[in-house]
Amino acid sequence: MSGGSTPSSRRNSFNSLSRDLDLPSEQGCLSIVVLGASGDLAKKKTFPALYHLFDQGFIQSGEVHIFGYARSNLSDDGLRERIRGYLKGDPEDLSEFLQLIKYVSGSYDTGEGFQKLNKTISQYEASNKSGSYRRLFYLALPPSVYPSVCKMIRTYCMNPSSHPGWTRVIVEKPFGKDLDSAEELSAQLGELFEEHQLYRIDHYLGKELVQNLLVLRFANRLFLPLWNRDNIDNIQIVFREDFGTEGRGGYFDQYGIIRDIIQNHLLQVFCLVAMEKPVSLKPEHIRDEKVKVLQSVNPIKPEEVVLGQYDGYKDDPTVPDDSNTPTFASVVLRVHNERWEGVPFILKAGKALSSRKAEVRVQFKDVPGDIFRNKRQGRNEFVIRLQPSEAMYMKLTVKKPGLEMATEQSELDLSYGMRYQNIKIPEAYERLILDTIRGDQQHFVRRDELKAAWQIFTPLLHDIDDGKLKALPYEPGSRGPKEADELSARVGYVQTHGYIWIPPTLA
Ligand SMILES: NC(=O)C1=CN([C@@H]2O[C@H](COP(=O)(O)OP(=O)(O)OC[C@H]3O[C@@H](n4cnc5c(N)ncnc54)[C@H](OP(=O)(O)O)[C@@H]3O)[C@@H](O)[C@H]2O)C=CC1
Ligand SMILES: O=C1O[C@H](COP(=O)(O)O)[C@@H](O)[C@H](O)[C@H]1O
Repeated sequence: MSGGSTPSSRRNSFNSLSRDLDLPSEQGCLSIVVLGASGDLAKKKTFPALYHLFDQGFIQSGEVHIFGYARSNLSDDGLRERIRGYLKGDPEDLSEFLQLIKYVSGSYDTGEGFQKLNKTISQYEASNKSGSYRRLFYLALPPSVYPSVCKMIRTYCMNPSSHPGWTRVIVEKPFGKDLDSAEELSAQLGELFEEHQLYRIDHYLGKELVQNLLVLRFANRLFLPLWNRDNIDNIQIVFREDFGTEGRGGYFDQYGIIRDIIQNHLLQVFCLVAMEKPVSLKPEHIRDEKVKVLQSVNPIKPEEVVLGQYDGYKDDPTVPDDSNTPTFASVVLRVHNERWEGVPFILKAGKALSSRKAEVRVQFKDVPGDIFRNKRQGRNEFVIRLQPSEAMYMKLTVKKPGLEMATEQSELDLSYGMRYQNIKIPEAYERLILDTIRGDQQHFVRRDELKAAWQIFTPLLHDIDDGKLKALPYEPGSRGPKEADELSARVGYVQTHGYIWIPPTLA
């Protein structure tokens, strides 16, 4: 086993966290069902995350069994072979993990396959007589089949009410395409499951530095008085990818970058940056604050939006020749409340750009009564880099070392690669699956949160779909349309010129 601590010490820390949040510490049978087991998400993310949990002792042989379900005609070994190449670790551990996996084949809309699945799960449960029976269904499937699959789970595969335990369902985005379709999907799932059984996953909420945002903001006295319109000039939340839609053009074209990244991943980060302090760390308290800040966002102004589409995007045969789908967008959100009135939040995302990164950049106002002519150096910025190479750094003006009284911009740097050298940062999916097993919904999207998120973006999305807003062309490998940088400058962002520093972790 890797990871430095033993499985039982890991389990203890897991249980102590559960106690803090009043979550019951549970033992007994755990059945994890991956629906869509033959697909891309399952083999690249879901099974590797399960393997890491197994490898660290969070899920254990004798207690957990994993079931893959899909339409393809595969044997148990066939599925194991498909996923083996995506798992890295000690060969003995790997074989032990793979032996936990069983495959059941069936369709997504008829009862036969799900009856077979239920029978297989029940046989395993019957052989394990202690504790509760817990059933976790992970829908690694296209959203079009969520309603029918959920209906089948509800009809054939629930943990029988005569047994202690639970049934929980993890659903992947996209949760709808606009407010109406999201509400329709929510209503369909809401008829089948209670909100506490549904886990809407947004994998950005499982990233280390996204999880750190609450701690940073509310456990540090330093930030409390600064985090507001009196001190902060603007905040950017940026996602950049240095590759295009590559083979996913057909899917992507129906969604575009706002639905793919901004309405969910960046908006979740926005919530954690902008929300008020929750009453406690209880999931409902945190999610209440997220909903409140989302509801305080003003309607988006079309003049505060820049859309782009990279040249060559339409060469993909699955993308229509007249597509107006944005592969880049910069959108300014304005929050109408006491803390943030007048502070622009620039949410920017793009594919096929010059670099890959995701970050939050908090830019502070200029120093009043400045005697050092700081403006030439640049403003204070606090940057939280989510990826790659997790880091937080604060850009400060300092005295340039030497005899002269000259100033320059430097940094207080917390690069995780240097500070936490022997610590492996867990994958987002790993944490989120573990949270689901623990029954902690803090890092999952609640139904009213989803609704508030769609309310913000639906009018803009409809304008784009109707061709009222056009995507500007940009060169692949560039920064996106120059109009996006002009928009940032117009709403107040001041770029620091000449500050370049390559820390050892990035060299
Ligand atoms: N711990 C660490 O890893 C640290 C690393 N550094 C490194 O030092 C260097 C400078 O840091 P930093 O200033 O924070 O980061 P960058 O130079 O990457 O970006 C600074 C800001 O300028 C914007 N920008 C870049 N080019 C333009 C342009 N042509 N027009 C308008 N805006 C532009 C960026 O926007 P956009 O987001 O859209 O690109 C970003 O908001 C970086 O390489 C950084 O990685 C510095 C401190 C600590
Ligand atoms: O949800 C999605 O996220 C990925 C980017 O995830 P990351 O963890 O690598 O930042 C993106 O490529 C994809 O288009 C989108 O659907």
